[in-house]
Amino acid sequence: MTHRKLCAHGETPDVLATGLTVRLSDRTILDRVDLLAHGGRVTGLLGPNGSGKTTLLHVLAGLRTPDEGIVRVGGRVLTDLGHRARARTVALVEQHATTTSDLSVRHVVGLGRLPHCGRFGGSGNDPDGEAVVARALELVGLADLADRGWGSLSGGERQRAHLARTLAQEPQVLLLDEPTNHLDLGQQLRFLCLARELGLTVVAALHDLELAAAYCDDVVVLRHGRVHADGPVITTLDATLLQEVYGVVGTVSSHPRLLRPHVVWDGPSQEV
Ligand SMILES: Nc1ncnc2c1ncn2[C@@H]1O[C@H](COP(=O)(O)OP(=O)(O)OP(=O)(O)O)[C@@H](O)[C@H]1O
Repeated sequence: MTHRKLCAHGETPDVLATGLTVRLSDRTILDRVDLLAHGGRVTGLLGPNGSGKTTLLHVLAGLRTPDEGIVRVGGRVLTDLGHRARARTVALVEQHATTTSDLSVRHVVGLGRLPHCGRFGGSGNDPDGEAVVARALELVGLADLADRGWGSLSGGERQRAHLARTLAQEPQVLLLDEPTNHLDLGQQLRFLCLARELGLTVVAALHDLELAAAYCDDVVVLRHGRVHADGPVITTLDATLLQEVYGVVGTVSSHPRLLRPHVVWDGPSQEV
């Protein structure tokens, strides 16, 4: 079974958000945000702490209704989709995903199949379910731990299991909120390689600019809830952006072997 068979339904739709505004407790958290995530590409969502990345991902996932604006996936308005259709279209791996249970890892990953099961949760309509779950566990390197209790997993193993559950959901659009938290360097690189290879439309909030430079095709940079910059990572990530958005002095050159942007920081600047 290929990655695409596992995760996509043959389409890699664009995600187009226009004029998204979210207000919370009299504060404007997102301010007329426009975002285009091209089908089949990885779009990095960058920006400092509190700039609105998680809020934006929640709107793109349909978990939060914006005060203004609209999200379209492959031309369809996200909020017009029913819960199950939406879950087969868009899936989010949360930043602090928690699962408190004594279920086995395989069972937790199997929860990703719910949108494909019968109306009342029966697996009768999901003959591929078992194989898809097994393949998802294999893709994230957790096949050996499938029968372990969830509570026995390390933080990094749980993060990968959450990805497996999301892959088992077979969405067309994968939203990742700081997906490399808890992962060691090797697992970070494998995780982002896998996200690219899936061929899905991926939007990933990332703090690590080196990882963003290496694995994203495009970036959208938020600052104070507004889009500060967007475009291909190769032309968007530069020293001016480091200064303006992060208050960091640094240089962005071309990586000698990867031919991708290479970020080297000197330290915080005097002005933020
Ligand atoms: N319920 C709420 N009421 C008021 N403000 C909120 C609420 N939830 C979030 N915020 C604020 O919205 C802003 C954006 O939060 P969000 O989590 O989207 O940012 P972020 O870019 O993901 O941050 P980080 O990089 O630290 O994870 C923050 O200033 C946060 O304090």
